[in-house]
Amino acid sequence: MSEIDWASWTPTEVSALLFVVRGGQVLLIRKKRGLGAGKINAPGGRLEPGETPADAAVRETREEVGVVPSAVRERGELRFQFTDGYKLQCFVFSADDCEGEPVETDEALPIWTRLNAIPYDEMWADDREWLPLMLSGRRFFACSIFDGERMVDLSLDVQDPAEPLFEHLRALGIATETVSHPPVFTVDEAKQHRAQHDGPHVKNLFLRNKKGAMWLVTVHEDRPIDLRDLGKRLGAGNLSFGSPERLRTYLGVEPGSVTPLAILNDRDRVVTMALDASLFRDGVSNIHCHPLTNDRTTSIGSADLLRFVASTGHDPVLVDFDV
Ligand SMILES: COc1nc(N)nc2c1ncn2[C@H]1C[C@H](O)[C@@H](COP(=O)(O)OP(=O)(O)OP(=O)(O)O)O1
Repeated sequence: MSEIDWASWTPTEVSALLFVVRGGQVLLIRKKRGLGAGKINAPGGRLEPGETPADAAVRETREEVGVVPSAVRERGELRFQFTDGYKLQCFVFSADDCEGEPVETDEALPIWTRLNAIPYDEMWADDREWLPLMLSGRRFFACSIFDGERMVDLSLDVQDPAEPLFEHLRALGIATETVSHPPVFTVDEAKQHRAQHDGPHVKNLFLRNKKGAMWLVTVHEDRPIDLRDLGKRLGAGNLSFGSPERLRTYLGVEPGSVTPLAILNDRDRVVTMALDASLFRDGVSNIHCHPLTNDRTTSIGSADLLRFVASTGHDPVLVDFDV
């Protein structure tokens, strides 16, 4: 069974799962019937004749918990081979938002779950392998073998969005050090998984004003930020947070993974970079930030960070918040 040729594998049925991820939470369900009844999963199910996986993901979410997902994107593919011969292919989607409030139905009980409290013990065993990767912005392809509810094998192929970044840094001769940790979505969570203490860690905001101008703002993680004051300092007017879709389009990262290093992805130079001047004062040698995914932290020299930013064609604004 572990000799399966996954390249020529054809499924008995095709299905879809959809994770609405909004405001640091993900919409999960306690499944009441069907395959995996009793487990926690995302809304989803098998395709109806003529349906695409994306159509099925949206329909199942509406049927199971009564909400209509928006900004739906495909994130990965799962293949399940069961030892009784059943083969299920599953396309995994995420959505940035949904219309309506989730309601309990005959099929499922909706559960908004904090991203750092996903109950993997109550889910299918494959989920803990790929879901954290999806939430940190990586595309995945997982093939697993199940004997009933027991997972007996899993192979996982993952794309690393940070690879072009590390390649760029290497080409500049910039040495960095990176440590891995569980995905973190807030400064407090990041502090719990901290391994590097030789310099400031940063927090990053992706902001826009009413005219659509955009800023990537990087400050010391402990600096309180007042958007009204920041708007005045930057001459930007009223600032608000850029949407997840805008963040992906212009900086190529997921919410929670914003970093000064994402400026590399702003190839058209439409985002203005603003940096906390205190990060570049004498005595600060290293800065710590995510390498485009929030399951790692990279240490980079502060002078190297400025050199990196310059290499992307950006001219950052240094903001002295202490005056
Ligand atoms: C085996 O491991 C699995 N892991 C995960 N994460 N998800 C799984 C696994 N096996 C099945 N699923 C998911 C994939 C599909 O979205 C659903 C299938 O559920 P169901 O059998 O209930 O499909 P429906 O079409 O909704 O069926 P009914 O309309 O008859 O309820 O499970």
